[in-house]
Amino acid sequence: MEGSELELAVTNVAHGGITVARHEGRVVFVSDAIPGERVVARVTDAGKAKFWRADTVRVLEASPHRREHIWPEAAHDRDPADRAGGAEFGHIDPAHQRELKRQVVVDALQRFGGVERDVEVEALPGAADGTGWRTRVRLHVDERGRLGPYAARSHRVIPVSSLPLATERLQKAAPLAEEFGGVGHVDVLAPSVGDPRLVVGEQAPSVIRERVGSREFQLADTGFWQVHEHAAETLSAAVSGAVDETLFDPRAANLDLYGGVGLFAAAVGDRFGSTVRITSVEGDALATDHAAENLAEWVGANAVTGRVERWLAAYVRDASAIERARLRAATVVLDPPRSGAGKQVVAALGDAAPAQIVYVACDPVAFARDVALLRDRGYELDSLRSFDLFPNTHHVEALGHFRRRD
Ligand SMILES: C[S@@+](CC[C@H](N)C(=O)[O-])C[C@H]1O[C@@H](n2cnc3c(N)ncnc32)[C@H](O)[C@@H]1O
Repeated sequence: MEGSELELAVTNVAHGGITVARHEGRVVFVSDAIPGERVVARVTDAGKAKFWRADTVRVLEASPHRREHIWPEAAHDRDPADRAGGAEFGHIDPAHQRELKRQVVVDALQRFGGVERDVEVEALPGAADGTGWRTRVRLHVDERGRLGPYAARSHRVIPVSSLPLATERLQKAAPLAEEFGGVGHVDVLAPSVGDPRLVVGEQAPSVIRERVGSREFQLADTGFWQVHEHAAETLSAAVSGAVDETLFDPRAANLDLYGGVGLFAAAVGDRFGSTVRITSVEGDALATDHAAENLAEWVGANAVTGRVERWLAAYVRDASAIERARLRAATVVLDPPRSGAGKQVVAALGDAAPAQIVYVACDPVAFARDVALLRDRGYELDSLRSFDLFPNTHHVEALGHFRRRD
């Protein structure tokens, strides 16, 4: 069947930026379509019994939410193998993108988290068409040295002449017409402080600065930072706003897990003042060094390097009675990578039993699984927000506040 074209009625959206149709009873995951459309799609993977994959090649009945793709180099009039990846919702009007993301979050929470909860996916400041927000882009190098993103679900480099999701400063700095032999990738960065820069291949890290409100953070140009130009300020405000002050104890063993360079520890410190005690735990030692500098003004703040799953289990296991009481009174912020916190970390959190948890999640399914694990360990999801941190892509951020059932 691979390579054959099917006429399909697309019914709904699935996690991962794809839509769902059926062909002779079998589920087909279709890219570049919108629920409600009839499309002709080319089968790319018929190897699995339960579902196939297909790419839209013609739209027979278009959704009223379809618009011209914001990135011509990713549009469905190109051969699927030649479409730039990374803007898989670029053919959908922005309000409807957020509606589809809402459905994905609500559905994941219901199916994997066991909770019925509606949520609004909040837009960030910026252009109405969802372009011009990326402050970081990784471009891969093809066999001729040309730069471009990968095609969707592939490691095939698609040389491009434009990067519409990037900020204007980044677009100007991106050396799309140059050739880069001998390296695998080039990162283009446009930090909020200082000039844009390139990080070529495995180049040694240098220090850059990012401003969030009136605060500046130092970090490595090779390290993690929130990608949308308004993400750091939006999430900082959301995290600090989510903390329930009636449950907050500045002297407790407060934690910022997967803390990066201390963004959320600083947000909590900014809200609750100079006496706040908080520990940022991060796997990348260089990021921890920067976190220690960024958090220097809080005498009770510190930054440690460790894998959260191991560090937290050991911390809880070895805690004295006084430390256990401080953990029980604590507020824990966590912002894990896409795979979520998972069983081990949630088990250690359950043993620590902090008063409240603020969970920042970039994958709704991993988040929903952790919601179920946290519920088993005595935590209820009592508020939920969601943010469109990655317009024109399928990615969506969720932020949940949990309190301990006593
Ligand atoms: C989504 S980022 C969040 C960083 C920070 N909260 C921020 O907003 O800037 C996740 C961070 O977790 C770190 N990380 C990933 N897996 C980890 C693990 N198992 N233990 C500790 N840190 C980890 C990464 O290095 C990265 O800095």
